[in-house]
Amino acid sequence: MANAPHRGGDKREDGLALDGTALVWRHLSVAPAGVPQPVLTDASGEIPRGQMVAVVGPNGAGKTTFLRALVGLASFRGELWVHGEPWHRARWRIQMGFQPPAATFVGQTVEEEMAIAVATRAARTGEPPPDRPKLDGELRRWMQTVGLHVPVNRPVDALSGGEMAKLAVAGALASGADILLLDETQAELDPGARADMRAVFQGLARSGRTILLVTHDMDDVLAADAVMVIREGTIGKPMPPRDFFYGWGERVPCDDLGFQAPYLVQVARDIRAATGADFAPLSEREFVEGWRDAVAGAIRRGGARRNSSAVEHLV
Ligand SMILES: Nc1ncnc2c1ncn2[C@@H]1O[C@H](COP(=O)(O)OP(=O)(O)OP(=O)(O)O)[C@@H](O)[C@H]1O
Repeated sequence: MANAPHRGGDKREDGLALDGTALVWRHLSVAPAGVPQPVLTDASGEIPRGQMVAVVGPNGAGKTTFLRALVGLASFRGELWVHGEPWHRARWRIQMGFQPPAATFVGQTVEEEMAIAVATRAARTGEPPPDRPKLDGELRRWMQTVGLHVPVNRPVDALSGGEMAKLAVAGALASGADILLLDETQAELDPGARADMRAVFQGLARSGRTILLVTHDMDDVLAADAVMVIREGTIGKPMPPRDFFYGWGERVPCDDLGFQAPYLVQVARDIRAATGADFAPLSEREFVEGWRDAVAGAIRRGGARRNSSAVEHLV
């Protein structure tokens, strides 16, 4: 990595602004461990703090390799900054979740697992290890943050898949990480547990953490603040999910990649085509409000008469 002198908050001579960013990379080339040929070449981009970013792309595009580079498990060339600091100084702020989470647990029980995470943080920061009441309080706080409601003495291998996923995130937070990388860690969960985890990630993003979620699940993309497409050796600029699902002109990134849009988006596209309205909802609430406006607008413009069968069908 290039060794440019820098302190967080500065703006460099080349105009690179690091304020408010969780990750910045410039001219990054990444190769999996032991592989001479890079999978990603000369990539530049950034991710602001406090966002949940869905990372999507075809199989073998380099999503995992990119995430592994961020935690030092794949070699890279180029510049990488973490919260405005050179990567080698601030890499501890990044933690990657693996699948299955159970494979990475060290403790026997929930309590042990969390205590180890807290001890790891204390060792790194030099803070004194918390006494028993403090540890209990912290443990409860992290479990509350991720919505993990189980007795603390439960063995980790007795947890459900959803509970394990939550414990892995709670442990990462307790260890001091505030940039979480999740590589299809939700793939094995049932729809309810996935929805739960999505809500956890959204909550963490709102509280200033940054989440990179590699996923093939379009409902994750719908819930994200931004979508980053990795394909053909390149990392795309993060885009709003609205652009990903509704596109610009003829091109719709979701369709280009061969993903099936969520049902809500499919129906909204039909309404858009039938009414000509600028109708691009990402949630049920936006759908209901936008649908009302779209149909009312179409009726006002007489579009409903021209497209009467389509609108009647939608109504
Ligand atoms: N250890 C390795 N040795 C050789 N090639 C590797 C290694 N790890 C990854 N690759 C190759 O690098 C490319 C990118 O792999 P990567 O796992 O990053 O893709 P991905 O986008 O995460 O794919 P998927 O969606 O299938 O998980 C693939 O062609 C893969 O075969």
